[in-house]
Amino acid sequence: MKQFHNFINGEFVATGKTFENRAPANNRVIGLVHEAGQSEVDAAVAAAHAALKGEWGRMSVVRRAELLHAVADEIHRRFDEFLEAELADTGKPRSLASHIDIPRGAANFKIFADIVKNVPTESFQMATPDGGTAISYAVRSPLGVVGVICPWNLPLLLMTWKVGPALACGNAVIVKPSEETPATATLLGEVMNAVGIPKGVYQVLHGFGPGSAGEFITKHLGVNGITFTGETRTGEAIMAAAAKGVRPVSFELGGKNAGIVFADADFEKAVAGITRSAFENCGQVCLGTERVYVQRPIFEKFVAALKASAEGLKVGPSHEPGVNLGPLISAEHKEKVLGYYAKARAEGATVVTGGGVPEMKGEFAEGHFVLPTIWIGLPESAAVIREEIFGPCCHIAPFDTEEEAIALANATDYGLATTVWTQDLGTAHRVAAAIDVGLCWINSWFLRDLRTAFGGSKASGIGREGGVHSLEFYTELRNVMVKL
Ligand SMILES: NC(=O)c1ccc[n+]([C@@H]2O[C@H](COP(=O)([O-])OP(=O)(O)OC[C@H]3O[C@@H](n4cnc5c(N)ncnc54)[C@H](O)[C@@H]3O)[C@@H](O)[C@H]2O)c1
Ligand SMILES: N/C(=C\C=C\C=O)C(=O)O
Repeated sequence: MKQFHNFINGEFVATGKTFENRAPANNRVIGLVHEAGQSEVDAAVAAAHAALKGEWGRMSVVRRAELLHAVADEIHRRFDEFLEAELADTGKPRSLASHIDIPRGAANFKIFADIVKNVPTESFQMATPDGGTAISYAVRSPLGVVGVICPWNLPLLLMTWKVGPALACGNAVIVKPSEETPATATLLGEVMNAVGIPKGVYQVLHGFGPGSAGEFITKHLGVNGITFTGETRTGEAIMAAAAKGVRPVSFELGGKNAGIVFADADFEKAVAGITRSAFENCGQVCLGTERVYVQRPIFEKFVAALKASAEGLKVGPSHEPGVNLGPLISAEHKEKVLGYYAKARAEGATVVTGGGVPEMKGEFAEGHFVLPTIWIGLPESAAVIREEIFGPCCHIAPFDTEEEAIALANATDYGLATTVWTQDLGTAHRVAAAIDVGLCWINSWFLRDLRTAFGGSKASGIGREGGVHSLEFYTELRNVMVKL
């Protein structure tokens, strides 16, 4: 049975208090995870501060960048190990993990190693009241010890999306992976040792949220800032914890994202794009589309086309060739998603396709597979239109005017992402300007330039990470003024 240990001060640490790691495709126990308690958190925080006072704190930005490039190269050298670890934890299609999760898991180190070396800080010259001159210059210094609390949907990608810039800026990080997906964060500890990242700079503590490692990290006053990706309500709890000591937070939270398809859209591309945004990663992408609004002249045609596209997805375990819809992460999440499938029926939805579970054979009958599902006919007040489901499902409703589409898309507490399909430049830019989200894709979805700002507004998050925006969170900026 594989054991997932904590990674503290360069050592793998067992605690003896373990919890099960199960494979989503067949619900079988595939590992035991060692839960970190308060003493492990205290040890990790002390080791992190020691690292900041030691070699890591004295290291030049150029040398730090070299080491982060080496981390990325070592992930690529051990690509298959990271791939198999991620597939075991998540059950996602092999094609998805090999093209998105692992490559982005490595790229997140390279992009910030390069940004931190090349982005200048500001300087100003001013005339002083006595007729002289003064010059100001800004200096960035690390925030310190950063708590990185991670979700289970894109485990390596979303963890290194935070760890990359944090380390590039000279911080030390304490990572708390999701209890569902311990593997790649643990494996990265081996990479850090192999590359020569000083001990205490990158540490991993396993466990849960309340009453476990997650809470202990966020409440520890030796943690100088917290970056979190997860549910909005968890963000509320972490924000309350961070209030003590007035520690900064960076939040990437939930979403209830709209897809808007205008009658003049490239029809085939829009169908393919919404198929991806609704069903990729079994709908377990925060940027995914669970509300689709289609201009009335093409509504019927679009519903039929998306139905055919959804029914063309191959449901199955990672290793099966051609699979593009894996299982949900856990039995608990499967129950949540099927609960929404039932709610939609109860609220009078027309089930265009799906609405239940596929017939799986052998061991996979115990897996957390559900059918890709499309509804129409519900009022905007319906639960499946208001609440984040985080599964392979969406509701499609017609609209007539651009103003109506914008109003429908904005009528949510969330503000993360929108995907808009139109061939009219004016429509595209007007809608993008009017949508209250952090991320608006036009004729595309989940297309990522890592130099751009990433994050959500309203209940979808606090702050932006990506490019220079990450430096704003992971450093303290000091202004020095010199009287000449
Ligand atoms: N905005 C984004 O970029 C983004 C990306 C991925 C996922 N998400 C969101 O994440 C959610 C799915 O992920 P999830 O189920 O892992 O989220 P979650 O909030 O249940 O858990 C996320 C992490 O927080 C930890 N945690 C839970 N309670 C805590 C507490 N009180 N204190 C400290 N840590 C705590 C968990 O152990 C886990 O590691 C969805 O809502 C999705 O929208 C958002
Ligand atoms: N943060 C990112 C993706 C988030 C995906 C949410 O499930 C990224 O691409 O950097």
